[in-house]
Parts: sequence; structure tokens; C-alpha cells
Amino acid sequence: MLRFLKFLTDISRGHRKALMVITLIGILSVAVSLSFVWALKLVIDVASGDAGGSLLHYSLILVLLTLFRVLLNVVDVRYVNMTEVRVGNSIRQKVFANLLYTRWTEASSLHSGDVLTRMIKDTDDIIKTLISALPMLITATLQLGGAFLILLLMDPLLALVLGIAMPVLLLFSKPYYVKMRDYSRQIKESESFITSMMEENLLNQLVVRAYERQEDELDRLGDLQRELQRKVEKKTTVSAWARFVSGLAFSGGYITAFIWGAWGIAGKTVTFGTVTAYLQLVNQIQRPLYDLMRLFPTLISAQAASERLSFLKKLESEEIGEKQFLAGRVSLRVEDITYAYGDESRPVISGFSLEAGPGEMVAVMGETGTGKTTLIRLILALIEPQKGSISIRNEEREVKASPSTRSNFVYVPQGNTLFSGTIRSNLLIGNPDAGEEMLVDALGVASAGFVLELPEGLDTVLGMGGSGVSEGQAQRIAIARSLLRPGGILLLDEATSALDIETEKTFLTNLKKHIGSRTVLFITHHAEVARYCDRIYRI
Ligand SMILES: Nc1ncnc2c1ncn2[C@@H]1O[C@H](COP(=O)(O)OP(=O)(O)OP(=O)(O)O)[C@@H](O)[C@H]1O
Repeated sequence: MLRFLKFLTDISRGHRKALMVITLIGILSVAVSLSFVWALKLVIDVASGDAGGSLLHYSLILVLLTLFRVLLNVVDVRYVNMTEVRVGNSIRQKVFANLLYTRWTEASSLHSGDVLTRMIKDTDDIIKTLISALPMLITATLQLGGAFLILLLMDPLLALVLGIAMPVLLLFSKPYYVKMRDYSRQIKESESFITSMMEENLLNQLVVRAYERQEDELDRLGDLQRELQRKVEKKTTVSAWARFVSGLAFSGGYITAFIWGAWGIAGKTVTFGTVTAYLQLVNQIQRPLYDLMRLFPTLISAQAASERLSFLKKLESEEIGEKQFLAGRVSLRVEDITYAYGDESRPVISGFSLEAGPGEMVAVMGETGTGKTTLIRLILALIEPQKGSISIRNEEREVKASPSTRSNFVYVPQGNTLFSGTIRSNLLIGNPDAGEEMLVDALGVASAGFVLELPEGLDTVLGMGGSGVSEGQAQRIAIARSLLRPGGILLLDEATSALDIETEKTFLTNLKKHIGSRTVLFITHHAEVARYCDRIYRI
């Protein structure tokens, strides 16, 4: 519980003033409601002759209080809605930023479907708690306390009789709390599974269709949904039982107050006004109690959500430090490196060395699974070698590869890595300041001149994953994007795998001609690529 409160305190930083205003509006509403009860009693007592004073005067107060209550409600809704959006945006920004800077090893082990569920659904639970549940917890407690105090002043015995119901409810709450928290966690896990499963299917639609897996996948979704339903049913049963007990207590309270009042009127010990006030007060005790009961599941769900979001927030970030950009002619040196993903007795790369200098094209070849992509990850300092070192140097200095030297590399990963949007916006990722001429030149070197022949040219809109162009075309746009980035070392991981031999040759000839003082490292299976290189390393 303490951890939950600490999480809420941290996450609400920057919004505490807004949350305080919402709580104050709530407190003001409570004060108005309690004053309303008092005014109601006076109006009826004056009307029935049990008290002196002006009926018009008290009626006017009653009307004004009603108007004020309605007005407060409108202000509250507006303020709550605006704060909801702001808090939601800020939580998602913080979590998303953390994810973008998380160490690669941790980030790559997360399932994006699970992460999205946490960022969307769990964040919603936290927002609901911060904006509605916590202020309501305060106002409901105040309303309960205030109404109880007035009742105590009016009729201490009735207040005590009704007051017994509360400790009974609290006694009941503990086992429910534990059970509901467990079910909430399980429900959230199930929701994550479902989102992950659907997301993976949408990403791999082609495989699903080609392997005619639609029915199987729908069955799998059905199983996961049934599992979720079972968990929700269990949670609902616990919560329904809690509602039943509390409902009995609340209704009992109302009937008690009503009969109490009727006997009081019969025995002439209380006035009509007092009985009306009793009933209003019981209502004002019941309502916050109902609210508190309703808050229970929300708070429990939010506690589970806070644990899941904390996990994302606590992922270890990379220490990027100040960027170390080496200008001019930059070379790369890999010295006797060894790397294992987990078990250090089974390294993926062992004692590997490599040199690549400015103006050189160097190839790293090896069978599949021998660690070529791992080498790129090491060069980009996404992971660190257990032994050996990787460094880059220009004429002035030599620096060890680290996240802060990443700006010196231009990387073309395997596969289609284009974003949805125009081809222009994809190219500008390489260099946001690139002008039209630079874009056209880069497309030329990458043998991607076809872009300019498209009806919309650079402004052709691509779908998710660059859909709208072929694999080979996407690869060439990705190469053009990389050529625009101002780093001294080009890392091309199977970057020509989807090109036909002629296009590949044209591209390699172009690249050799335009490489200038850049250092190029090819990861490749293609003998053709290796033929254009100055040196070949086997891994
Ligand atoms: N994130 C990871 N965690 C654990 N093992 C990994 C991870 N990524 C790769 N490996 C393992 O490391 C080995 C080398 O993988 P890598 O992707 O570097 O090979 P590669 O030479 O690039 O293969 P390919 O030519 O097929 O692309 C493989 O045995 C693979 O199973």
C-alpha cells in the first residue's frame, strides 16, 4: 500500500495543484450538501410552526444552495475532464520516454502488446484513481464524518446505532481486499496476453493467411477470452458478495432512521423537520459509504496497475551522456571481442577482431546464426562485450564505443524498417535538415530513383512497415535514409538482400563512387557484395 501511495505521489508531480482544486471542489460540494440538510430542516420546522423565522428567507437559502450545488457540479466535470487528459498525456510521455531510453537488452525482451496494454489500460486505471477515486475518497470521508457529526448532535443514540454498521463493514473488507487484488492482477495479465496475441496476428497477417491459421487463431483468442471471463467472474462474485453485505447494512440504516423518526413523531419527541433531516442525513451517510465501496475495486485495480507501470518505469536506462561526434575521417577498430547473451561458457562471438578505415568497404561474412547482427549491436553499444574492446577514431582522438558514440554510425538494419507516412518524412529521419537536392542525391546513390517516378514522388504515402512499396524498394529507401545521416561509419546489415543482382551491382558501384571518406561495413551472405569490398572478415 505504501509503495502504491509513493507511486501515486511520484506520478502526480506537476499536477498536484489541479488535483487539489478537484478535491477542494469536492469538499465545497460536501459543505453545500450538509448546509442543504440544515436549511431543509429549518424550512420544514418553520412551515410546521416548530420553529420561528421567515419561511421566505429559508426557502431562498435552500434555492441558492441548490443552484450552487448544480454549478459546482458543472465546474467539477469540466475541470476533471481537462485534468484527465493532461495527467494521461504526462504519464504516457514519462513511460514512453523511459521505454525509448531503456537498455536494449531489456527493451528487446518486452512484448509490445503487453507494453501497450500497460501504457493504455493500466494508465487509465491510474488516471481514474488520481482524478476521481482519491478526491472522492477524501470528500466521501468528509461527507460521512460531517453527516455523522450532525446526526450525533441531533440524536446521539440513532447516530451510535447507525455507526455500528461501519466497523462491521470494515471488518468484512480485509479478506475481500486481498482476493480482489489477486484477481485484478490476473485479469490484467490476461488482458495483456490478449492484446499481445492480437497484435502479433495483425503484424503477421500474411503468415496467418498463407498458413490458413484464421480459425486456429480465433480459437486461441476464444480460449484466452474465456480465461479472462473466468477471472472477471471470480472477481465479480467477490465484489457482488461485498455489495450484498453492504447493501443490507445501508438499507437497514435507512429503515432504522425512518422507523426511529416515526416513533419520535408519535411520541412527540422530534419534529417533522428533524425527521426529514434524519432521512437526508442517512442518505448523506449512505451515499459516501456507497461511493467508498465503489472505490474499492477501482483502487485495487489501480494498485495492480501501479505495479505493472512501475515495472516499465524502473527498466534500467542507458547512460548516453554527452554525444561524442567525431568529424572528418573516422575509422573503426574491433579488438579481440567475446560476447555471450546469457551463459558465458557459450559465447556467440569469441576473440573476433576487425579494422575498417576511411574510404574502405569491408565485409563481414559468416553462416547464419554466427553472430553478425550481434557484432553490429556491439558496435552500436546496444550491448557490451564481456572481453575485448571496440573503438572509433579520427585524426584527433580515439574513443571507446558507447551509447554516446552512436551518432557516428549510420545503420541500415535487416528487413523493412520504414515508418508509415510519406517517403520524404522517412528520408528526413536520416537528416531533418536535408533539402530537396540532398534527398534526390541520396535516392540516386541508393539506386532508388524509382521514387521520383511515382505519381506523388517523394510525397507518396506509405502504410505501416512501409507498405505500398516492394521489399527491395523499401530497402533502397532505407539505404537512402542512411546516406543522409551525417555519421562517419556506415553499417549495412544484409541491406541488399532483397535486391536483384543488377540493382545490387548498380548500388554497389554507386556507393563505391560516392563513399568519400566514409567507412563502410557490410554484413552479408552475398559473395557479390564481398567482391566490391576491400577486405573480408569471417565470423
Ligand atoms: N537477444 C538474444 N538473446 C539471446 N540469444 C540471441 C539473441 N539474439 C541472437 N541470439 C543468438 O545469437 C546467435 C547469433 O545471432 P545473430 O543474429 O547475431 O546471427 P547472424 O549471424 O546475424 O544470423 P543471420 O545471418 O541469420 O542474420 C544466434 O545463435 C542467436 O540464437
